[in-house]
Amino acid sequence: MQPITEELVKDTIAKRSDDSYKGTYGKVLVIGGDADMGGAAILTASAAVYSGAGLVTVATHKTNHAALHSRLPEAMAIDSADVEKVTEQVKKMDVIAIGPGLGLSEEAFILLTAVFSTVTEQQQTIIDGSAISLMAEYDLPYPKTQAVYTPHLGEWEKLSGLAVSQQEPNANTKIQQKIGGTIVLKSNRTEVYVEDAVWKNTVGNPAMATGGMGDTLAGMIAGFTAQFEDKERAVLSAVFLHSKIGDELAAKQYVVLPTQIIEHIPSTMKAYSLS
Ligand SMILES: NC(=O)C1=CN([C@@H]2O[C@H](COP(=O)(O)OP(=O)(O)OC[C@H]3O[C@@H](n4cnc5c(N)ncnc54)[C@H](O)[C@@H]3O)[C@@H](O)[C@H]2O)[C@@H](O)CC1
Ligand SMILES: Nc1ncnc2c1ncn2[C@@H]1O[C@H](COP(=O)(O)OP(=O)(O)O)[C@@H](O)[C@H]1O
Ligand SMILES: [Mg+2]
Repeated sequence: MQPITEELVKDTIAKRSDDSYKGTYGKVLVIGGDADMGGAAILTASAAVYSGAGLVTVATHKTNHAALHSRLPEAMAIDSADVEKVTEQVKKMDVIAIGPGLGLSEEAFILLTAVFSTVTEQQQTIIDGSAISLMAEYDLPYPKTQAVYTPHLGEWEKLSGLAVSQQEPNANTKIQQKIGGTIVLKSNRTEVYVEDAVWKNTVGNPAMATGGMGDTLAGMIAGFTAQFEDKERAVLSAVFLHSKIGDELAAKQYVVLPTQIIEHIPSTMKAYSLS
């Protein structure tokens, strides 16, 4: 297992080219937020915008649209109940992040299956939260896409069939080889399983144990993979910086909120792009 280093992150966050524009930095679609958990989708979308994704659209329950627009005017919104419209949007995207606050309803399941049959090998699909729980519950086939799964230990138990006590690197690697893609196994020391390696996060702290912290990481991964060429390094850098910001805030705070992590993404990325 190799540590995710600051050097790797610095090499990943490149200086932006002068003649770039929003199209250079990728189009992201966040799909999530049912009538009760709109906040999750807002956090994911905010993290993607603050990470520098060029254009961010959110497919969420209608009831969340006003809150999304008032908190994050940079994002566009579509109604997640309109499955055809969502799949039309999916076709135009570089990155899809599905699952935060999506819930486990039949509507959510129908939307997830429609999205999974639309995404392609050219797209990055971040699969988080309820999307992982739905996959496990309905034994869904793995989507044909560049998948990044972001389970916490409880969601990994559902998806992998490994009880938390059985989740050690060899067993996890075997399941990664079966599923394919990247597995970001979140815990106090998150591990990232890719085809030929296992990476370990060396930063992060318990002040970050707050609801919405994983939704925020999913948005950072979406924003980073949308704009940085090397997708593996993009995922690793998002994992590292999410926790690094958490550590910097926790030096002076007992609890760190997801919205505070989001606020600090642009300045932290700047610092890593210069050094
Ligand atoms: N503001 C919001 O709208 C929020 C919405 N959320 C959404 O709520 C949905 C359900 O996610 P949950 O994670 O709450 O619920 P889940 O029911 O999917 O997972 C929680 C279960 O996993 C177990 N578990 C084992 N190890 C764990 C670990 N290291 N961390 C967390 N749980 C562990 C817990 O004991 C519990 O039984 C997701 O779609 C998520 O995105 C949450 O992110 C919280 C905030
Ligand atoms: N004790 C801890 N130390 C370090 N990081 C933590 C700790 N507790 C939680 N985190 C981080 O917070 C995030 C929690 O993700 P998740 O459980 O999916 O949250 P949510 O679904 O509520 O957004 C993960 O990135 C995890 O690594
Ligand atoms: Mg989560």
